[in-house]
Amino acid sequence: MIYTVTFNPSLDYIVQVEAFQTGRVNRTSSEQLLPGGKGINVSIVLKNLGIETTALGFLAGFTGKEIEERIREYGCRTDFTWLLKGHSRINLKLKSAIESEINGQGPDISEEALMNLYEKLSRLTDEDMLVLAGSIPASLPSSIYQQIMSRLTKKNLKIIVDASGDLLLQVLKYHPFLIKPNNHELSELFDIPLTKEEDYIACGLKLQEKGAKNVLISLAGAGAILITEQGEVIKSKAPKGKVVNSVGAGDSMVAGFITGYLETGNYGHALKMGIAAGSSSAFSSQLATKAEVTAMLEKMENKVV
Ligand SMILES: Nc1ncnc2c1ncn2[C@@H]1O[C@H](COP(=O)(O)OP(=O)(O)O)[C@@H](O)[C@H]1O
Ligand SMILES: O=P(O)(O)OC[C@H]1O[C@](O)(COP(=O)(O)O)[C@@H](O)[C@@H]1O
Repeated sequence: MIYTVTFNPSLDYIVQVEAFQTGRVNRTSSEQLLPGGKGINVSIVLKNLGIETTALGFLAGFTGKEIEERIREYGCRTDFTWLLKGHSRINLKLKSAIESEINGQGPDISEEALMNLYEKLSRLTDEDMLVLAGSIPASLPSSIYQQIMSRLTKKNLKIIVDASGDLLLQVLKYHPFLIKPNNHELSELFDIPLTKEEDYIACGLKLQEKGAKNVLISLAGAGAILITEQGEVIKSKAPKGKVVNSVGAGDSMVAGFITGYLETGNYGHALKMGIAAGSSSAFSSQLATKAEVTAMLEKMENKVV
């Protein structure tokens, strides 16, 4: 079974404003409310691609209820820990000439709730896969993913971490199976502006030296670079298309990569599936469906994109 953990789920409120102006009353031309948070998106896309997961993490309040109901509508299994205070966040995604996001901090997670998650994770076995994805509420230390991984070191399960900053750096010594920084996160990690392919690869290799097995660097419309545990560097361009909503493209890429890897064990195929799922989500108002990913993969293989 694949387990995803989302410490900070959200309701994503995605609004389109034709010509957004700061300091003015702006009106939307469309609005959408979707369940969000990185692990949750990974669970939804995996379900769309035919793979069962259990979504773990923390939910609170009326927004938490709405998030869980909406995830279940996708057919995903959930086993969230409920917080007694506060409410899950609402993240604002503003689409105008450019896309801007305002992501909330999220509710406080009590010690008791954390223990409840640890207890669920202690039941994982070597055959399971764990996805730790997204930010954590401000009240928790950035060592939290590291703490989870240190508790699981004796087990041989594959762990995927999609996080930024210290949260990511601290887990590397526990040898995550896959990390997926995007180009901006990579620049932030090394505190230098990165623009060239060779610089991305050099930084990816440094993360691998620190312990990550596979490093997948996503470059939005420019595709992605995978550095495999065998030291192979595989690049893939992204297909061209009209971006409708790129929120969740990275999470879709992680889900596509897992699917491709589980299907064949081949990293080249996993990367292609990751790109196909990421780009399908970017070109659609919803997260990628199986039909969209299959069609995208076919186009990529026939080089018609
Ligand atoms: N503008 C785009 N055009 C085509 N594909 C895209 C675009 N934006 C994202 N994608 C696809 O989604 C993947 C992940 O996107 P990216 O924006 O890098 O991740 P994140 O959402 O984590 O920042 C890319 O590698 C690509 O396959
Ligand atoms: O936990 P964070 O880093 O605040 O990110 C949460 C946001 O990221 C998303 O999971 C989308 O992530 P990606 O665009 O990176 O795939 C949204 O659904 C959510 O609002």
